[in-house]
Amino acid sequence: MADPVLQICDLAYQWSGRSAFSVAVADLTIAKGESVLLLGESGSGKSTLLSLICGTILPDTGTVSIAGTNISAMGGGARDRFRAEQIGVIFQQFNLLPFGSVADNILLPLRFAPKRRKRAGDAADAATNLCSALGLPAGTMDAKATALSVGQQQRVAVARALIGHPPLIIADEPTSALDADSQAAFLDLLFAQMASHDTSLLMVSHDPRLGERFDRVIRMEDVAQIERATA
Ligand SMILES: Nc1ncnc2c1ncn2[C@@H]1O[C@H](COP(=O)(O)OP(=O)(O)OP(=O)(O)O)[C@@H](O)[C@H]1O
Repeated sequence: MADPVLQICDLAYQWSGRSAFSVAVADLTIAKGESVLLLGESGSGKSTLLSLICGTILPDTGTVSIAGTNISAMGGGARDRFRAEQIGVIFQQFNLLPFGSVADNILLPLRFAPKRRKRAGDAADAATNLCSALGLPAGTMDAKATALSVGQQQRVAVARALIGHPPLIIADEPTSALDADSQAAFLDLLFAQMASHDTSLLMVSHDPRLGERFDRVIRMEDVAQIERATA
């Protein structure tokens, strides 16, 4: 069998500080092409887990492997480059560059990821094609990203995550600001784009109703042990 896109083994991590929070995940695997919804209450450590998967924070013990490579053993610079190559991230607040154009924002991850840039082919064409597939009006490429509506900014964030076909998309509550119809439309667009490249998705949400759209639903309390120690 091909390497899973994500494999977590015996992970433990603790935030330090006044209200120390720790999370432990014995085993979590996501297969190539699989879509997984991660549900959990506010404060249950979902964003912490996503940061560990992206390698923006490192586990105290255990390993996180992306496409067969243990990122926990990499140095910071190598880990940043590996993340840019392998993972497309959609943040809750989109995190678009405020002064950048739509094109600048979509092309951003390719700047740090030569293999991903190669996979994208002609990068400007790829960005334009993604915009049109995601329903952004022609001519928005030169607009300032933050001048767009929230729904349009969300599409820009999706295009930025998808460009160059990273094998794993990580999305942290990308639909929390949307009504039910817009949520469904958003997922339609995302899944349609992912299907053509066997892309895997790990998406965090509070909303169990989204579960039917995913191959698998996991709950934070089933995959992770968490502890809070207030000093
Ligand atoms: N940067 C940080 N520094 C110190 N502690 C942190 C930090 N980020 C998170 N924590 C701790 O981790 C706990 C879990 O936070 P986290 O954001 O991972 O939960 P969540 O499930 O994503 O919550 P929400 O659904 O509200 O976004 C927090 O209550 C806090 O104690």
